[in-house]
Amino acid sequence: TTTTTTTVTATVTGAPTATPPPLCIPEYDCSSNPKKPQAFYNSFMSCAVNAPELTGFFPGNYTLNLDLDVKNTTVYAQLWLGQSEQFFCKAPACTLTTVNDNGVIKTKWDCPTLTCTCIEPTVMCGGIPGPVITLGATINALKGPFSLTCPQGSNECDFFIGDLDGFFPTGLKMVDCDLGECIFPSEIDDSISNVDKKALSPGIIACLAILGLLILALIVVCSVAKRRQLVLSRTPYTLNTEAASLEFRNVGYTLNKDGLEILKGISGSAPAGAVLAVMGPSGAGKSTLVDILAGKNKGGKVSGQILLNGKQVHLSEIRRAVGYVDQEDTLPATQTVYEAVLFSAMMRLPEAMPIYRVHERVAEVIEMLGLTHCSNRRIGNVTTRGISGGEKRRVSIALELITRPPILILDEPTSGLDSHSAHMVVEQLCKLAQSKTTTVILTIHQPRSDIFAMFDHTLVVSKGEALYFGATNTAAAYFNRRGLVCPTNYNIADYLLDIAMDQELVAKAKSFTESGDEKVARATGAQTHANGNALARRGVNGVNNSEITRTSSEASNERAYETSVPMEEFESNSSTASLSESAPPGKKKKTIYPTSFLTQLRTIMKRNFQTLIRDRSLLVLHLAVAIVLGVFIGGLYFKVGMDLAGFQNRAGSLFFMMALLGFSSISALGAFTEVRTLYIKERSNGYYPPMPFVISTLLFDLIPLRIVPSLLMGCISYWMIGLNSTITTFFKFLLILVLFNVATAMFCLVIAAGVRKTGVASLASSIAMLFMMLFGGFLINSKQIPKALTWIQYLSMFKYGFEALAVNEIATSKLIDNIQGVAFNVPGSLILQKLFGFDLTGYWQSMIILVGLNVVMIVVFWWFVSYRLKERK
Ligand SMILES: Nc1ncnc2c1ncn2[C@@H]1O[C@H](COP(=O)(O)OP(=O)(O)OP(=O)(O)O)[C@@H](O)[C@H]1O
Repeated sequence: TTTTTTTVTATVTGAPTATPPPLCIPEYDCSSNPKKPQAFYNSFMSCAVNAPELTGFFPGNYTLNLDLDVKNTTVYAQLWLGQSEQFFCKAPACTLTTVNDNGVIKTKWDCPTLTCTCIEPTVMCGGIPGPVITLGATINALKGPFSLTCPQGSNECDFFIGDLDGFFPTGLKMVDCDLGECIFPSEIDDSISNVDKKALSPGIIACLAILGLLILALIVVCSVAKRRQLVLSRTPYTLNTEAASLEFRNVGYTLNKDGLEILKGISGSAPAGAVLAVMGPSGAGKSTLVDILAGKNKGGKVSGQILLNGKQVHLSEIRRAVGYVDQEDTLPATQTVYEAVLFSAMMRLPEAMPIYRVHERVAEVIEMLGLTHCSNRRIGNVTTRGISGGEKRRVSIALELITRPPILILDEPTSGLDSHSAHMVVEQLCKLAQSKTTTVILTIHQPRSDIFAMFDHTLVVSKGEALYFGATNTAAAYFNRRGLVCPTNYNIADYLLDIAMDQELVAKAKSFTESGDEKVARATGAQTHANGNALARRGVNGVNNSEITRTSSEASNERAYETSVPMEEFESNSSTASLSESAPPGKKKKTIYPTSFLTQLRTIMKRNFQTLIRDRSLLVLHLAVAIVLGVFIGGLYFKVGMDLAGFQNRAGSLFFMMALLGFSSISALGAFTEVRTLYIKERSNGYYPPMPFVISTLLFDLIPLRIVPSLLMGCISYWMIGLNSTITTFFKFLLILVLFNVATAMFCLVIAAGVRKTGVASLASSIAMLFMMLFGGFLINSKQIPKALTWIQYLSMFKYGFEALAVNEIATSKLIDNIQGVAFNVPGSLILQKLFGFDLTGYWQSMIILVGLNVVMIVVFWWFVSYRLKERK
């Protein structure tokens, strides 16, 4: 603006107050900024005129007063001789320039025209006392041009009138100039803020550039993802048709914290297409063993070897080959059984599989596990009753069965099931194994004898040690030989458990030395038993022996089975290879997901949307609270004025809105904690990587629960309170409200992802929120905070939110009040600076910081979800 170019050169000492008469009205403050003399609106100048040509004719002291009107680019002048004004002039349409005259910077006013009026009767205009000459006609006839040149750093200027160049060829010298401008301090602030508002600072330009780059990156990522989806959807696929064998040698597990040995060198194997049951009393170490076999992350020290199809491979390969059903059911409460299984299918079946085939497979698995009757029922949880515990167990199995993994490991698949359902589930698992597509390893507590008879192999674990590993049908004979005879009509499975629980019997069994013939008998018995079981199962299925086609892989699996070594030999074959992730055998395989990123994102978003709609309490509460409180705040602060109380209410209403939104963000903690366990389980089972989960979680938390409610509250209360009615101010207000609410929600999400304990997380976020509020600029003046604590305010999202809202609302308004006869006319900008300690440029600065904080917190949230939220058993 023109104001910046009016840097004048004279020392700023305020407007003249002696002769000639003062130009300042006393209650006005005069601008005096010696560092940067600047005319804002009207600058007044008073100089002595050094013109010997004039004093020769009209002796006396000349004073030239100039009014430099920056806004209208007009110069007004008065020439005084002693105490008497001689004439006055007006020079409109001037141009203001700064010139460099041999290194001296000069401010120059050039005015093309000039009109002057001589005041009669005066000395110069033919008045008293009788002059030698009169200049009245000449002065009245002046046309211009007119120019005024003031070098910087000097209190002298040159004054030149075109028509008088005959009289004063070098112009008139103005000396001892005083310069000042009489304005309200508020006008200075407004003027400054106007200048800053219009300028696009480098910071803003950089942010806009970053935003542009982000959008560009997003477009690139989306198109790459779309391409990948297309490629995957056209890739020919085959579902697994071959079971894999799993052999484990000397598996040990020791807790880190107290060195407790949970597993003591357990060995065994599950040949391809066989069913291995791990049995033992509670606390024997069954779950620990199957966790290790499934390649799960364990907190303690794992030792031993696992061979997949006879080969030592990296744990990541084992994880890929294994489908794992945990002991605890972690299921999406709001989904129906069908939807939950479909979710697993959509995530884990090949992208290229036609959707109708996916649905067929889902229906097939649901039927296989006897879930058809409840397939459209919601799963539920402790607060909302859904399907029964047994049904949940079967849904958990269905989620893994859907992919037909080469190896299926199940931890207590029959717990919570009645004997009929348990029989049915085990029978289905045996059928699966028999079809040679899946090897089944399961832990089981106390199977019924008919269920026990269906297992090919049994591993009995007692206090972390293998008591028996071999064919199921030779178990009774094995213990018979050790003098542990199963009573007649007694369930052998129960008897095995009785032995495993009684340490005397365990010692007795261990003291017996097995002969070489017996070892072979146990191994070969295992083979015949396997065949026998298969036959029994075929009888169940009604499938003819001849119908089973033996593939070459099956034959080789069987060979592997024949050469499987008995327990003692396994133990002597001890290996030093560690099963820990730090020194894994084989090469780590990158996790390859069968579906593309876009399909994963779409599937998770669909489930999140259904959850949001079905479990509406949180959504409804947020929206209702936003509307009700919006009306409440609007009513409480209805139509605030511009007086002192009005200003207090303005600031108060803004801060209260922020406090409400900030504290309502704590709900993000609970909401995320609920989905966290499900995410950890699904990620561990290879459903999807962290990124689609992060995106979907953020979208479904931030948009409906943070952005929409803050917009609602803002729209309602803004107009009711009667805040600044310009439309840009309103949208800027909404923008900050949304950014602030997103930032506080992100803060809570980061805490929820980083702190595992819900109690600690909610305490930490509440206290942090309170502190951020305290340092938000409303409860304590930011310039008055003790020095040692000033840094805290920069961590406060409340500070940035409130500063931006306050600057947006108050900077351009004026406090007008009258207290006991004392008139107040204080600009908002001054209140912001003095009352809150805020910068006038605070809006964009705070907005950019809020955007930056949000970006940082999103990255931290993603990092926590990717690297901290991992299954650790
Ligand atoms: N991280 C751990 N911290 C403390 N103890 C542990 C840990 N992991 C396993 N244990 C202990 O190891 C033993 C074996 O646990 P595990 O869960 O494997 O038993 P289990 O045979 O599966 O029992 P159940 O049939 O009751 O599930 C238990 O005594 C258990 O308390």
